[in-house]
Amino acid sequence: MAGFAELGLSSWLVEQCRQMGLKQPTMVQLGCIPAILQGRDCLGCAKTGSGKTAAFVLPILQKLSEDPYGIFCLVLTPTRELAYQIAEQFRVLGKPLGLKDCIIVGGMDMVVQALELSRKPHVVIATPGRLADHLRSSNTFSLKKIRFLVMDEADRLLEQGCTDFTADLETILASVPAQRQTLLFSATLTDTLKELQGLATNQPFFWEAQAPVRTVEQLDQRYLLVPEKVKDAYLVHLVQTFYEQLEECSIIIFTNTCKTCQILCMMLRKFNFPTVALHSMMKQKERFAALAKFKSSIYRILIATDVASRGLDIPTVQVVINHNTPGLPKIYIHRVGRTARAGRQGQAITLVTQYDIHLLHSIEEEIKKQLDEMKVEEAKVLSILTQVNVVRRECDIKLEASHFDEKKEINKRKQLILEGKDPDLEAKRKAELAKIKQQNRRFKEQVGQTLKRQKAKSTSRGVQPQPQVPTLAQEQT
Ligand SMILES: Nc1ncnc2c1ncn2[C@@H]1O[C@H](COP(=O)(O)OP(=O)(O)OP(=O)(O)O)[C@@H](O)[C@H]1O
Repeated sequence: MAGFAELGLSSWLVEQCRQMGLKQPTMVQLGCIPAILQGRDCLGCAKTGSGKTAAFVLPILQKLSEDPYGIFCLVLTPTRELAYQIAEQFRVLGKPLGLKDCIIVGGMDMVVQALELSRKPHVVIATPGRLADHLRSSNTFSLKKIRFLVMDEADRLLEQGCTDFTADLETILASVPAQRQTLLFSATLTDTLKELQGLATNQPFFWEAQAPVRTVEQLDQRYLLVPEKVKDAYLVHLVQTFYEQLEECSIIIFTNTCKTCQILCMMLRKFNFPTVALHSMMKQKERFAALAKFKSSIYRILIATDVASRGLDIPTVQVVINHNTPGLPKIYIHRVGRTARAGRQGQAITLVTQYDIHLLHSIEEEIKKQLDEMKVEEAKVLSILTQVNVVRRECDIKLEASHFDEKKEINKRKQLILEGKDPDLEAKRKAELAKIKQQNRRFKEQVGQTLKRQKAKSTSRGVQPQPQVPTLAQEQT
């Protein structure tokens, strides 16, 4: 198998890889580095933990060393923590170059960031919202000469999830030159491939790992059927079991809302598990502090929302527990990908209630693998059930008393005002958008049902179906 030198990387970079413990290139690095060095755009789709970051950092550093200037490269990524992680890889691998990088993320001082940007760093690593704010409000820096635009977790940047980056991306794309190399990476690129192809037009090179299953082989994936009402007792039981069994290991628990995340963190602490929370309602400093404590294994349990589901690379994580079954298979893929990284072993357990069976099926269909059922000793769960319920109720009351929900609203309004937006107008706009989305959803459902009915009719008559699709105009009237 080719080594890093055979991929066309300079000897100083090969040495950097060696010092970092990267002995052989991974498949995605083998596939993408030569094409990027040739000057081509690249769309790289490979499993979680397969080394996609170094697949773009290494060739960019090589090109930067040949023609060093600032700002040479812009990396966009959906979360703040991920921006710091990517910057770290640039820093370590680019040390001999005296690389200057700059991290532009929300929740940090804008003036300090503006100053750093004006000093022309070689690489800017940013979340779209804050970078777009800088572009709109300041003329002390320019992205007009960048050679590389990287979008890490590119599908997340383009999809319209709870954080919609569309407007910010428009601002950013209008500020970068058309003549550039565009590199797009994710473990789940294919969902937004069409949109992505519109961004990468310079002899684009699409590299996808060929594998029958979309999650990594070393990952032991199970589901645990639990009645909704006693879910928390099962969670405490699982944490207890893993915490005792695996002395050196860390556990990430994913939940669906900031509030549940906060409550479960309080609850696990009451049971004396060293737990930290990570969600978007925490102040940025608290978020960094929580992650630092978890990374250094001071706290071995992290309970997080999907703000931590993508990209985070923490080698000690051996277990991922999904407290809720993810509504989208790709969220599942990223969540469970926080363990079993870089060839290591890992376990993922998803709690599935009576209401989530269909979600489990769509996950299995998407990853092309059936999850094994996990069995636990029911008697042990029963023995802690009352205690868990009492503690949970206490935590609910405590959080209610701290006005958590109101704080959420106030924070949202503050953030919008800081962004120069009118919170009331924004609320109106959101409501209209939700209405349109709902109409579109209903329309799609109608189409699906019509097609199904026609298919059923025609198969019973033995003829080909002729789709009669209702028009959008019909639906909207
Ligand atoms: N060639 C290599 N040999 C050994 N380890 C490597 C190699 N390349 C990268 N790694 C390590 O593998 C781990 C995962 O890499 P990385 O974070 O880039 O994964 P990823 O593919 O971006 O995952 P995700 O989709 O979850 O973001 C890191 O700790 C990294 O240092």
